[in-house]
Amino acid sequence: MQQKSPAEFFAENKNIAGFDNPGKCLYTTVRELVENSLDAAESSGNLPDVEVTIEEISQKRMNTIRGIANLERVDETLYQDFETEDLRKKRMAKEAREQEKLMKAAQKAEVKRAAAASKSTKTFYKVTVKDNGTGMPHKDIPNLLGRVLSGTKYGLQQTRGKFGLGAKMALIWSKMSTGLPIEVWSARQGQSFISYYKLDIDIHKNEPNVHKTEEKPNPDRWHGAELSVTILGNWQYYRAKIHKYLRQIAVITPYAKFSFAYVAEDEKNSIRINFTRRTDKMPAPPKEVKYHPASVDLELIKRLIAVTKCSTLRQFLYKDFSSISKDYAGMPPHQPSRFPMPLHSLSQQCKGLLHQLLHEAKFKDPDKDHLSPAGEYNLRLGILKELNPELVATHQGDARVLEGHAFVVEAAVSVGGRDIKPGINVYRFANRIPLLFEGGSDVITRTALKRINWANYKINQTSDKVGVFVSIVSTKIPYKGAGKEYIADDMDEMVHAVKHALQQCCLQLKVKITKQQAAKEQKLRRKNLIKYVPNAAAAVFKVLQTMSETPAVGPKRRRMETDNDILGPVKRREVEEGTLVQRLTEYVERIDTDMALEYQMQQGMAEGMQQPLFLMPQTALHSYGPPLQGTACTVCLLSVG
Ligand SMILES: Nc1ncnc2c1ncn2[C@@H]1O[C@H](COP(=O)(O)OP(=O)(O)OP(=O)(O)O)[C@@H](O)[C@H]1O
Repeated sequence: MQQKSPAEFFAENKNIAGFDNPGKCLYTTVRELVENSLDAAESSGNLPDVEVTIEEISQKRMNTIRGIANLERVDETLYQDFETEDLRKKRMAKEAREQEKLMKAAQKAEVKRAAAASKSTKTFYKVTVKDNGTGMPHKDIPNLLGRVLSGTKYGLQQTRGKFGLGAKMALIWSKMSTGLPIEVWSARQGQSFISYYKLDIDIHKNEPNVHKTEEKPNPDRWHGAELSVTILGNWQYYRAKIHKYLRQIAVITPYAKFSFAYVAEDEKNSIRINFTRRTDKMPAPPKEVKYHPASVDLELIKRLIAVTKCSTLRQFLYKDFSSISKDYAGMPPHQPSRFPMPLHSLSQQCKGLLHQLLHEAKFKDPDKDHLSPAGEYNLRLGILKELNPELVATHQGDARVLEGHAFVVEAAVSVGGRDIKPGINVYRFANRIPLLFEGGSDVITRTALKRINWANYKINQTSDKVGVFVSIVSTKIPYKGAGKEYIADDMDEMVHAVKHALQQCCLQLKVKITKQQAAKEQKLRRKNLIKYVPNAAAAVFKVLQTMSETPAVGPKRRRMETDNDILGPVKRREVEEGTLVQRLTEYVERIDTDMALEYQMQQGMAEGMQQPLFLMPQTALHSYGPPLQGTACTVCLLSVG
């Protein structure tokens, strides 16, 4: 018989945690470290300030770092990347043929060439993420970062991290691909020193292996953490994903500041991007809660009974669970004699019965006060900041419950904007983490593409640039897999919540789009009318002129001359063709202004129409005139009585 440690299991099945191939490993490492930084900063109430650096390290430099001699190849044919003269010629010819195509898709071509180049030489990356969060206690650092399935986020609380795995997976991958240890600098708030650790993980024993530790001076009282790990990666293939991830995390956390730097060996390939902070308004932090009866399984009940300080079943039920009142906890279930005192002497059968009862009895739903959604304000701000759309609508749904865990769905739908393709563009977030993979199986994507009839809301799902943003927060996100990549589409409650939130956004948009279309049509009508004014004026004037020059015959014509009195001025040349053009234009514009005003009034006075209006006289003495003139109205203060 053999036994495996958790570290060994995850090292062998690293794809479970999102570490599929070198490129994805680079992406997931950045993601795990950034999410730890955000959790740490938010939990201490600091507006997050996160610096991400990816430094490219060539195979040659890596060999020097690892102290491996850079060997000269004596026989090239023994190497995988060896190319015979024939093969080289064929490749060159093919590349020439593709050159034209490549020119068109410049970016793709660069990726292809770079990928081809990187086939022969591996590229390594030093990923460093620094934050201004809580830091970690000096003595806990080895266990937190060097022991798989250890962490501080196992409680029942909404956090980005959950499994106690992410940072360790980065360390396992660095151990597997480069053999280099992780370096950590960390300081708690007010700590006089900075903890420094260089450590790796003993995969077989699932234990930290500390190479070096030090307490360095901290004169500036810096607090936070900086983690640096060197891994094999593939920037060319995954740079777009990393950029997309950072952009989306900036959307959902507009109160955070992200600085990103890619330091290439060749300086001209280096990149620096800053995602600035747009608001100081951080959502209230999530709170830890007690278990809801519907969320516990038999094993959890046994564990809770083993650690509870309560001595009776009644106390245990109302103190250690949410949604069970003192009175309710005292109600006799089936036969009270089956639940003897004290609590710790409950038999296995009684525990089984208790489990059954907790799932069968009616309890009120958990509330949502402990959750921390991004908030419609932050969501809207993030979208405006990153996409600058023409229209955006947001909605936050009521709390719903899934297997005893409350969850809240927030959604936003935008139309138009920069850097967004025509069609439905789905942006998914879970506990404020962007989800970029497995979109096809995800509840959000499937709902947006299959369950919303966009045409009902005057949105064209193929030609309009539609942004669909859905953010789900919960104490337990039903991810599929430890890689936290998607939420399955098989839970009705979740499907309904997502659909409802999107529909609410669409309804808001429909009103805006209808008004926008009406305004557009009106503008077009005015344009057309103005276009025909000269011709119409010329034609009418010609008729009037002819009429004015011929003698008045018949009662109708005589009435015209007396009632309208138009032919006289035409005859006396007081009214010319130009006069008609001017009057007709004025008329079209006046009608247009009247309609525009009506439109603005319906819109609730758009910004351009607003004028400050003071109803308090500015002096101590009341004065009642002159009237205040606005574009849309005149206000006059009157003395009454
Ligand atoms: N930047 C940081 N600042 C403070 N503490 C940190 C930081 N990074 C990691 N930690 C601590 O290390 C623990 C382990 O982190 P790790 O990424 O392995 O797992 P996790 O974040 O708890 O869960 P998950 O695997 O779901 O991401 C965290 O629970 C946290 O306590």
